[in-house]
Amino acid sequence: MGRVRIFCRTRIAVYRKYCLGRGIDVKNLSLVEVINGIKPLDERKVEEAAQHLDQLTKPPGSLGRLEEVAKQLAGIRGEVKPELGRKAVIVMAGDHGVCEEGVSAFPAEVTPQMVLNFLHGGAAVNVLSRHTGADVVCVDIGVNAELEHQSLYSRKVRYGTANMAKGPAMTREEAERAVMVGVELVAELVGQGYGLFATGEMGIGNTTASAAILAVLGGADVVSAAGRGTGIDDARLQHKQAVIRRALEVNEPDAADPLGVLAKVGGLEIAGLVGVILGAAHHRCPVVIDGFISSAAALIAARLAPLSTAYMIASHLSQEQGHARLLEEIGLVPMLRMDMRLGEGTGAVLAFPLIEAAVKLVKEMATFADAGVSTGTEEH
Ligand SMILES: O=C(O)c1ccc[n+]([C@@H]2O[C@H](COP(=O)([O-])O)[C@@H](O)[C@H]2O)c1
Ligand SMILES: Cc1cc2nc[nH]c2cc1C
Repeated sequence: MGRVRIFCRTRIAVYRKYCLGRGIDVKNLSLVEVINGIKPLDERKVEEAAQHLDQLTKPPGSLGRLEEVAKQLAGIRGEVKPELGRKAVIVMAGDHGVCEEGVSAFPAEVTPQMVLNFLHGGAAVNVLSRHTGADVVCVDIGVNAELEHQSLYSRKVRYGTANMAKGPAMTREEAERAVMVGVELVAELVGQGYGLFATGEMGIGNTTASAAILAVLGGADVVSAAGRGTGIDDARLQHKQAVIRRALEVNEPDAADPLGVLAKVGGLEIAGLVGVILGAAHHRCPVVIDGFISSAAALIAARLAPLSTAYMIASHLSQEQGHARLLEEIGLVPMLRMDMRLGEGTGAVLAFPLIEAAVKLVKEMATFADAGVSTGTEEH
């Protein structure tokens, strides 16, 4: 955790006293350091990038969202023409105790089976990552099975969550530990030259947890928050809604306490992604958000650290019901509409080439002056 420890000792001591005075668990301190280390975008560089874009040989604003992304990246990296570095999709895998309620179209065993598929390069996210030049970083943060592989990042916090319809999915301490797994992984990858991150996940049952998060933090009713996930029918969807209602009654999550919500009705892979997002923002790196589950993690990150939203790029609009509402809640607009609902980070890696294209345009386009093209502001 040395790398994220950015506060001087006196400031930590002052904060520790503040926490003790209010009965706040000081174990949170390192997460608090990460959160407090997230700074706003460099607005001067955003403005400089806007001015540069207006000098390029095109009508002002005509590259649309690509221009918005270029300005955002300038503000994130503090450079109008940034080098983004290596690209990684971090696929957090975890199991969900709530699967015993029958909320998914697939059995929980699919989670470890798909992890092996990721490690052997055969999943959709592997194909799309090869296609877009990204590396797949597969993390066992909470799979309910013994997994070993030389390419697997073994960071198991526990063997799956508990059934949230009967009690909390995990303890607050476990949730925080899982968040820190994501934070520390990003720090490690930044040290290896990675600078553009995508969120990915695998976890049978995790649309149930994500819908519960949306219901609590977004105030959405359960019927509009819960979708069909891997493809459940109408009867199972109604049952899933009832299970989510029960989980909310049993746990009484408090919207003012995002970490508590994560512990009570979240998931280990969702927590890991909260850490990936906060870690990326802390290191001033853009983080591309995938679908419904990744966006539930992004909403928690946004509530823990409002400044982190400036580092997020929403890749696509998932078909999962509730995704549009989740993105609205964070204030993000997705780049792509592909009718996808797979997860794994598949939509996010598809957005990588667009993000890189935005930087390339800023770096390589000729200005009106260079190319001798009329700006349209001269006398005709
Ligand atoms: O990312 C999405 O928008 C998305 C939407 C629906 C399903 N998924 C994936 O499907 C799994 C969860 O679905 P379920 O029905 O088991 O809750 C999990 O592994 C996710 O990666 C992902
Ligand atoms: C096969 C399969 C692959 C997945 N990838 C992400 N979620 C998934 C769910 C299933 C069922």
